[in-house]
Amino acid sequence: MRPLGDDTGPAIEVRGLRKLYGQTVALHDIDFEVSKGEIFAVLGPNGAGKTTTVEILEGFRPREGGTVKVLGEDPFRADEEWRARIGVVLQTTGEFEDLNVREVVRHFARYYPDAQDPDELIERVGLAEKRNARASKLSGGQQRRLDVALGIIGRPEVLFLDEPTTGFDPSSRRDFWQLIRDLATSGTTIVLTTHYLEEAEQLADRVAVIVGGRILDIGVPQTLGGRDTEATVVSWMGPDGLESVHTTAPTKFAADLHARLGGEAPGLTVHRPSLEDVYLQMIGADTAATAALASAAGVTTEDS
Ligand SMILES: Nc1ncnc2c1ncn2[C@@H]1O[C@H](COP(=O)(O)OP(=O)(O)OP(=O)(O)O)[C@@H](O)[C@H]1O
Repeated sequence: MRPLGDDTGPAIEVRGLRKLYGQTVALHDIDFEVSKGEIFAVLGPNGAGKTTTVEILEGFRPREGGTVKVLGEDPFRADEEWRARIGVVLQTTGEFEDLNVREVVRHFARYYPDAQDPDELIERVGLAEKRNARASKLSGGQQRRLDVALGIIGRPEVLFLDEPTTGFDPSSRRDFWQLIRDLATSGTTIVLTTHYLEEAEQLADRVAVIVGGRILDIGVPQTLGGRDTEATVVSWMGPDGLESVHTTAPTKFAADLHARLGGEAPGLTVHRPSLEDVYLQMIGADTAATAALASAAGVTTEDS
């Protein structure tokens, strides 16, 4: 039985978290919460502070300021019992000498009081055909699957995944997403860092964007950065080439266009900003490229 303690609030609470590496401020007093059973994605460019944040939550790194609670406890001071409730999949793959997949999974299962059945778990992460292969001989994507198996073997209440699908082929990535969704449905809280915007969009209930150790925005992927209210681009082939208009009322615009042209607009597309569009805008890398593309495509605004 777990002690009750103050473990009734959110799965993760972070207030004023500050991290220094020497003189460098890696995290500037960041705040966020993750609810139980939520899938929370942390996005940001290289060096933004994602891994640092996750490693502090995992209890692997000390901090210089703020309060951090994971399942009601300070991860840096937490005991073995707390650790058994946490699953971790790091960026680097573990080294398992000459053991095969089954031996590795069985070995790790012994550390947990209520471990999953090793053979079922191997099946679940899609490694059944490789159960007798040496762990060191797996492909990159297969090794990540083994890492994920080891991360979830103890039935963690909170699972941390640092760039979990790097090296996965598209079909393995989709299988993995389903595995993560199933875990969340069964009540596991999941925190993942990723560079794949599609992954965040497909999986996350909420996304935090970190840049330079600061959180720029936190929200559901569908509305992040004002995505739902940003203008839509309607494009079609006019007599002189591609025409594009930014509009906040694309349905009305398309209906008016239909009336104006007396029929179908050739090559009509309606483009709403993707998560990637708003993310790139947010981190500032997109500004020059967007201006150049817009000018090349002759984009005007509806009001201009
Ligand atoms: N052990 C360390 N010692 C000194 N500085 C570090 C250390 N680890 C990270 N940093 C610095 O802290 C900042 C945040 O790094 P972090 O690894 O958290 O970024 P990240 O968002 O995970 O990046 P990536 O997407 O490349 O994995 C960077 O400027 C990095 O150089």
